[in-house]
Amino acid sequence: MLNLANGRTLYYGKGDVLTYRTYAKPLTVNSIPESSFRGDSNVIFAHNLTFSVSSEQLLSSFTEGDNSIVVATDSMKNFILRHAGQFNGSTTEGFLAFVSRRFFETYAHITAIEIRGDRIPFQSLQVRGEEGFEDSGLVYRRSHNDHASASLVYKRESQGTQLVSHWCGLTDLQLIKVSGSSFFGFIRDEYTTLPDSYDRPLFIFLNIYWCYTNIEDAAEADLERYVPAEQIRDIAHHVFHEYKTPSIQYLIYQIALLILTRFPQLSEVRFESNNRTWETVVEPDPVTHAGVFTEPRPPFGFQGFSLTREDLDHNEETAVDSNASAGKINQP
Ligand SMILES: O=c1[nH]c(=O)c2[nH]c(=O)[nH]c2[nH]1
Repeated sequence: MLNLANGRTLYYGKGDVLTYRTYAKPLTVNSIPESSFRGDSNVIFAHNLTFSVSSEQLLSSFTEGDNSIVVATDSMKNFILRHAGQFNGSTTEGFLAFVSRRFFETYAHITAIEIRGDRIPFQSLQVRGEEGFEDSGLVYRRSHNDHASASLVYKRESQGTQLVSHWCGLTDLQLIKVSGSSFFGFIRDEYTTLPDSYDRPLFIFLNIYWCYTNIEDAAEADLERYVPAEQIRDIAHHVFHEYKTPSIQYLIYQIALLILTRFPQLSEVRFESNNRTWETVVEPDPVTHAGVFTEPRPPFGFQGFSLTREDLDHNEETAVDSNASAGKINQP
């Protein structure tokens, strides 16, 4: 949300600007041990953008109906779409930065911009080729799974425009671990009806957000230091796989530790999680493990947690590797 210098909220803009750019520059990233993700062809570089602007000078458009310096939100939409064609980079963050920079250059009275982009994922499909199956390169499948996102806030200052805040994210990740999660030992009193569970089918919804220490790394793609959402996703499922977790709280802490360990360029990681543990209908058979489950009923529990690099530095002894050798409460 954009504010003026006196703290007054004043902004306007356009949401749901669907931008389907084809054949953007391919992305190549460094590898990490938990992920096979090495980049993206960016044949489809698609985003849903929300763009808003602010300026002291726009006050009269609210108080007097003076539209003389109002850029119509319809024009903002056109601006974003046209500039998508000129973008030479390969990341969501870079695209948001490019559009913002061009908008400031074009409209001198705009003093602040907030821009958010949600990547719309399209998955490559395989077709029969001369030497077996190969990526079609032409036909893609729209995915409604988790997706990358980013948000940048710029302010025009005397020395030029500055990126003043940012976050990058992976939203709507939904993971199920069919066995190897427990929840017991919590307060048991006259309000408690939940039985102890020593092996529950843990289904979680997760949003993960991260920030870079050097704010410029978030926007101006130095790809050596770029953190792709796909690698964050892969770290999350690796930790989930490896650890026998006593709670979602503990699980997201372990994911946070590994993310900050793998990516020293990040200053903070933040989680929002939601508990969707499947309801057991037929207990798993001790021999075949076959069980039957259904959707849980509302209301649903949730957790929020952030970990900064400072927290990590103050807490070296809990770092992931030492934790692993300490026997991961989890190891199956
Ligand atoms: O991982 C969990 N954490 C909780 O705090 C909680 N509370 C609850 O009822 N189930 C769970 N699961």
